[in-house]
Amino acid sequence: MSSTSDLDEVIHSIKKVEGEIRTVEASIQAVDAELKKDGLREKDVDYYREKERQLREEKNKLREKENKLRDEKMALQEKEKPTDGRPPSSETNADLISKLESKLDEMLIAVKHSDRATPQYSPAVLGQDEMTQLMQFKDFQVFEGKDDQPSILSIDEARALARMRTEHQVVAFIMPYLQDILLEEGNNLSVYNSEEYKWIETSSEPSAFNEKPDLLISHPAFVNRKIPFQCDDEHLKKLRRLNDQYGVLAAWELRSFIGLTCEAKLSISDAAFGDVINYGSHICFGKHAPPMTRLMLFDKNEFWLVQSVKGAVGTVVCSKWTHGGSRKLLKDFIPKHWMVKVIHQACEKFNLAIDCDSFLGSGAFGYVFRVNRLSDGRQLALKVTGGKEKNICRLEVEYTRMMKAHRMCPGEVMGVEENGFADFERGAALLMSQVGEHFSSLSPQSIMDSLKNLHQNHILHGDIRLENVVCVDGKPCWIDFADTEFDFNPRSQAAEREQLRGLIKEQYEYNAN
Ligand SMILES: Nc1ncnc2c1ncn2[C@@H]1O[C@H](COP(=O)(O)OP(=O)(O)OP(=O)(O)O)[C@@H](O)[C@H]1O
Repeated sequence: MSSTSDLDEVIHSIKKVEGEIRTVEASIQAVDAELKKDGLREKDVDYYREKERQLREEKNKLREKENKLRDEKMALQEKEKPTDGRPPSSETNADLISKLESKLDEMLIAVKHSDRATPQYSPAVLGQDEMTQLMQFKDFQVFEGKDDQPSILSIDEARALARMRTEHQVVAFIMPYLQDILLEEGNNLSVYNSEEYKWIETSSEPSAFNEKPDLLISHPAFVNRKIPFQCDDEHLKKLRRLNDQYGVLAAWELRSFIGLTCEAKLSISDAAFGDVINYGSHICFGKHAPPMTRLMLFDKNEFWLVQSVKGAVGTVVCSKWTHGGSRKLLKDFIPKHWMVKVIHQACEKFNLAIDCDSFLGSGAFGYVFRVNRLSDGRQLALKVTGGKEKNICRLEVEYTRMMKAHRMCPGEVMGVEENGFADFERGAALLMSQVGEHFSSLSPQSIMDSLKNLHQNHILHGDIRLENVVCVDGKPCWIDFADTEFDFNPRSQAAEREQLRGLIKEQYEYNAN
């Protein structure tokens, strides 16, 4: 390929990006116009604001991409000039183009995953800087120990830990002690080994940053199970127990409910601290991010309890494994999320069991899990909400509307179990009768026909999105009835059908009738 055609390519890419920027600008204007309309519901205002924020973020990313392309264009134009006797650059045009393409790919991924953080510095620099700050502001606390209280490890156990030769061995050694503390706490959390599995999401792929925390402490509902990774180390094989669990966070949107994210080292270093800081800043970044998360860094001698607030380190408390009171110190540090409590109470109330690999999906206010009813062994879907009073009220409204809609049109509407709603101190739960599969298993026309059936039965769904249809026994079944109406203007149905037609066209490139 000649460098002129390389230049043409770059110019073409610039034009394409300019077009994309114009499209995003038009979308921003459209969202602004929606926001100015009267009578918007609070939910709609929140939705449009978030949409506008995302679009502006996307526009900034595209501008960056445009600037990079312009730099490339200048570089190519420079190359075309006579070399006045100097040797030409050793980079071929193909090299340049492939570099450019991979840069573009990276940027596109960054745009697509704009709710992921990209760390700016190497973990060692980050760790060292943060440590200086912590020392200056006295936010690094050394736990003195309380002789009359239990420690995590006895002196003999600590000696055994000191004999570990690899990080894998340190992790395997410490797992049962942590699990024991969690059992004592009785909050259904477990410890999962995630040493060999990536679950921290970053903005660049592949990332130069550690994305595999060694341990995840979590409720099983938020975890997808993994099989134990292969190992040739005979000592490690002996340290492993049959009931050790391996797993990763089931979905990035569940990161608000992580118990602890843990990193193990043979000996704690600046770089190790930097890794932990990076985990915290990723977890606390973007949409669905919690403002705060808790992490643990440990080695053969001690453990650090790190509180990360909005991605920056708040405080660090450091303790020896053998210090009296270390057990309580760690136990008290594990957060008590409303979601864990509500799932636990819902399972007790409805006689349910919930294990790993059960997360089905989430929306603006609910999280849905596959559960097993112990009395009859049936699989059901449990939707859980909480945090705010208005979420609890919304779920109760959904329960009554879903029941009514199901009575009117059982073939198209997800069923709800009798007395299948319960509210608790910090949240509420709704028990649905079936677990559906993703809508992609359905034919697009069947989804359209199913909406028409709802309409013929005098139901206006109120939130038409493909994510609100699941596949049950090969047929469409609608969920999420919080905005459903039974008394409405007939034109609203036509509008819903039109909306669904548009979504089907976008998703399947199919004209539904
Ligand atoms: N019975 C079910 N079977 C299988 N998956 C389900 C079921 N109910 C819900 N889901 C999954 O959970 C996701 C969230 O559920 P739902 O739409 O009810 O939540 P929401 O918070 O009300 O969403 P919205 O943002 O529309 O208000 C769905 O998109 C779907 O993937």
